[in-house]
Amino acid sequence: MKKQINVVGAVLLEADKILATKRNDDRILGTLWEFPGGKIEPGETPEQALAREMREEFDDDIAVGAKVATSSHEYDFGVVHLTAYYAKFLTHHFDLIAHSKVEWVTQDQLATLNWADADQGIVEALKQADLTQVTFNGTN
Ligand SMILES: Nc1nc2c([nH]c(=O)n2[C@H]2C[C@H](O)[C@@H](COP(=O)(O)OP(=O)(O)OP(=O)(O)O)O2)c(=O)[nH]1
Repeated sequence: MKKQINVVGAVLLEADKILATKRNDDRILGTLWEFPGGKIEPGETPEQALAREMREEFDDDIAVGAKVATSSHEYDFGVVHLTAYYAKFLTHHFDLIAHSKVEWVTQDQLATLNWADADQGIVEALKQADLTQVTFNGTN
């Protein structure tokens, strides 16, 4: 059986826009757009993994909201199970440590980007989501 890889991704929201990121070219799937995040490490909850990854990738703290969806894809290197959560930045260092490019896009613009295959299911769910209903610990 192929390697099963559990990955979390952040759907970062700001002013009705969603953060799309492009991985550094030398990383796997480096030419494609993704949601920032990474592999869940043993003993971590998905939310903890997401907070750790955002510190590693942007040097920022986040608040994590509801789950958006889980979407899977079989690549040649393994099967990625990507679970995305809504999130928002609590700090704004926004250092691009792991990414070559970032863009804040509207829901309508999401489909114009060339996403990694595992992300298609997340993008589909987001196109139909009501972002005005997303809350973080009672605030928005
Ligand atoms: N972060 C992220 N990874 C994705 C997405 N879509 C997708 O197929 N992937 C794949 C690419 C990688 O094979 C895997 C995530 O691994 P990663 O390399 O980002 O994770 P990491 O930072 O924990 O890993 P590492 O480089 O330290 O090993 O999931 C996505 O939207 N976000």
